[in-house]
Amino acid sequence: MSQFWKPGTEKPRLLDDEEGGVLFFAPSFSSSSSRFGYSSIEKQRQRLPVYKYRTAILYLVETHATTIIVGETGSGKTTQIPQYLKEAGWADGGRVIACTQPRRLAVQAVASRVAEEMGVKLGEEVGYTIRFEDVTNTGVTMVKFLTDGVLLREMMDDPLLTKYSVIMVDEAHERSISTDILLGLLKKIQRRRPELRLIISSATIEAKSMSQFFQNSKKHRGIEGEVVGPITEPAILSVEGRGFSVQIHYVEEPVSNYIQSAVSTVLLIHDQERMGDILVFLTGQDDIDAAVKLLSEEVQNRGRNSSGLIVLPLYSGLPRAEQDLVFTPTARGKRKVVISTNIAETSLTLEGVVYVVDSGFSKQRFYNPISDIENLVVAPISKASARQRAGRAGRVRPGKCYRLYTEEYFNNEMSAEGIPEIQRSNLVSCVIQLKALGIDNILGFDWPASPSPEAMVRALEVLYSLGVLDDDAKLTSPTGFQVAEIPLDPMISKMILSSSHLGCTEEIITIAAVLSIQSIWASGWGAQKELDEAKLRFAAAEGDHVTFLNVYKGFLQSSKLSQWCHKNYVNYHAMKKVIEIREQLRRTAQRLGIVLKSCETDMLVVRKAITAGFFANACRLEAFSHNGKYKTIRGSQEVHIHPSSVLFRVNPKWVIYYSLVSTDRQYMRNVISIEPSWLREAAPHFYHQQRPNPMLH
Ligand SMILES: Nc1ncnc2c1ncn2[C@@H]1O[C@H](COP(=O)(O)OP(=O)(O)OP(=O)(O)O)[C@@H](O)[C@H]1O
Repeated sequence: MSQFWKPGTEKPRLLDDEEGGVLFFAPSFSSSSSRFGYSSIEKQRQRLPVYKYRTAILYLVETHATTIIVGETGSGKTTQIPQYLKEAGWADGGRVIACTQPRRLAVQAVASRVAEEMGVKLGEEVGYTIRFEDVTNTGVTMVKFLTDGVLLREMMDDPLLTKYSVIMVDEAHERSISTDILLGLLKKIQRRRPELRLIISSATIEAKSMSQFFQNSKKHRGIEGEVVGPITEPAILSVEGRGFSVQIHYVEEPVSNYIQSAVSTVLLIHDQERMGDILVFLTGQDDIDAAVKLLSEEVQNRGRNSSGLIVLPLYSGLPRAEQDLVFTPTARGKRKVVISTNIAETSLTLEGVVYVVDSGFSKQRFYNPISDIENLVVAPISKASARQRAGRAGRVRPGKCYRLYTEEYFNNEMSAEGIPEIQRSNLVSCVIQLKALGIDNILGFDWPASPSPEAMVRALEVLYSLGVLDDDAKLTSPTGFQVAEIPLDPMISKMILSSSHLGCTEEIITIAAVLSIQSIWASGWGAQKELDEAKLRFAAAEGDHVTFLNVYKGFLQSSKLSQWCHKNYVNYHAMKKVIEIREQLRRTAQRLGIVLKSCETDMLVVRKAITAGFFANACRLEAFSHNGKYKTIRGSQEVHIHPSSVLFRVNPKWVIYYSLVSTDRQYMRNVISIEPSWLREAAPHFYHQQRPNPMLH
């Protein structure tokens, strides 16, 4: 049984819970840790479902090399298990307990929570490391939270991860590329380090297949061939119970516009439900900016009635300070509405959240190794994701989740789990990482889910052409090692390295920072004409990358004012993030000994540096094409310049794009014009020697 409502029309009728009845677990506390002292936190900890399993968990970890723990969202896996391990002595003698997360935001939030629960300063006994940020203290930190990507990077210096006694791979159901590589490597490390313990945890993981993956681990033998060390067969533990009930509501009819429906649902909740914050899941920056604007307008139109709403966006392209706002306690009489991408989907506890609105979509990467094209597309989420999203409510009090899809759709059409990222991505970054870790036989690597051999071969080809791999498919020196050292997409890393030779590093790191966020334009404001006019003020004939440099210059000249951004339809938050990322890239470049130089106004070298990294994305305008039809040089795929590009309708003959989006057509986003001769200069193997490309002549 379930609950139905039509967004924007009537009050949701309460029926029953989606997953077999309304679920309750000792819901007698709702105190906030910030308002109560240490003993209160201790009591909260003991009320979590996982507490009853403390002894069992410690026993299984002691006796088994791998323990798989499945437990409802909010049952206490992430915050409690590392503490139990520490209390049991797993961090004694200078050893460290690691807990990985797929997302940076979760790493920071969970580490601060655990530090608070343990009554210690963050960065001392409890710390965290994410890309570009290390808040740990060597020799002092006992419990460390980190992204799985960072743990992989640590393996470059310490291949057996010797300082860790236990590694907990949390939210393993997400199956990001880094998680999959990590699982494969940890399985290898286990054979060399019988004393290492692994915990694989999630609310929605398929425990049996994960167990099968770790089953193959060889038994450890003593000198006389006797079996020694822990049991190599993985243990599976199911933690029963959850924090508080979460009532699930479905729409009666499929919705046609999920942004509009999400906004109506928020207003409906605000009008009809008791106080409590709302967390809305949409897909990306554009959607979120549009929803924030729509909601703010509705609030204004309604006058006093909705004046208690505080609307906050949440996505990775927001600066840190803005992201942190979602964690601040909501003032009395106010209601916070956080509109987020799936960065808030796992591990996070936003204390005030009582209501979740789930659009049923997220942005996902899809790669076709035959055409060599990777798209970021808005696609339906899986049941596992839907459960994680619902699980952001019901953490400190009962909650409700409003799904903007029908129950029938959830039951019969939604896939149980998503496709692992490794099977739907371009593998260039993955291959270089494995190479840097000394894994030469990549095709023979023990993957939890095998990537396609075509995608592997494509990635090897690109890396070879980037000059990162040599004829024996080993990392070249110094280029290959330097590219592997920079924690970015290898194409961006190569662009930065080339800019050093071309004398335009300052400009290229600005471009790299802008490319790493979704958009610097205020495109969600619904004022397309004004935005287009504003763009013209910065537009460079060379293309979007040079236009970004003009915007960045303008922002600096305005003394980084938000009013300037507003006037010019530039997203102020995004620009602050660009400054943040740029600073990180500067530090990385300096660490690698790259001289930071500016080419001032010489944009030719800037375009050449971009070509050196992104030559694989070159396209040529079809002869006599009146509708701007391009063909990719590699796969002869038909593509068009995206209307958001300053080169839309300009249609230079030769271009390079940064990414593709697929709607009614394949659109190139962030495009720069180039000369074809630069392609042969930058990548002779790719375009010339290996297979002469008639399109280049
Ligand atoms: N910042 C916080 N403020 C208040 N309570 C918190 C906070 N973080 C965690 N909690 C409490 O601890 C509980 C357990 O959180 P934890 O993240 O350990 O659960 P989990 O089982 O790992 O959940 P998930 O699978 O969703 O990550 C939450 O349900 C909540 O009651």
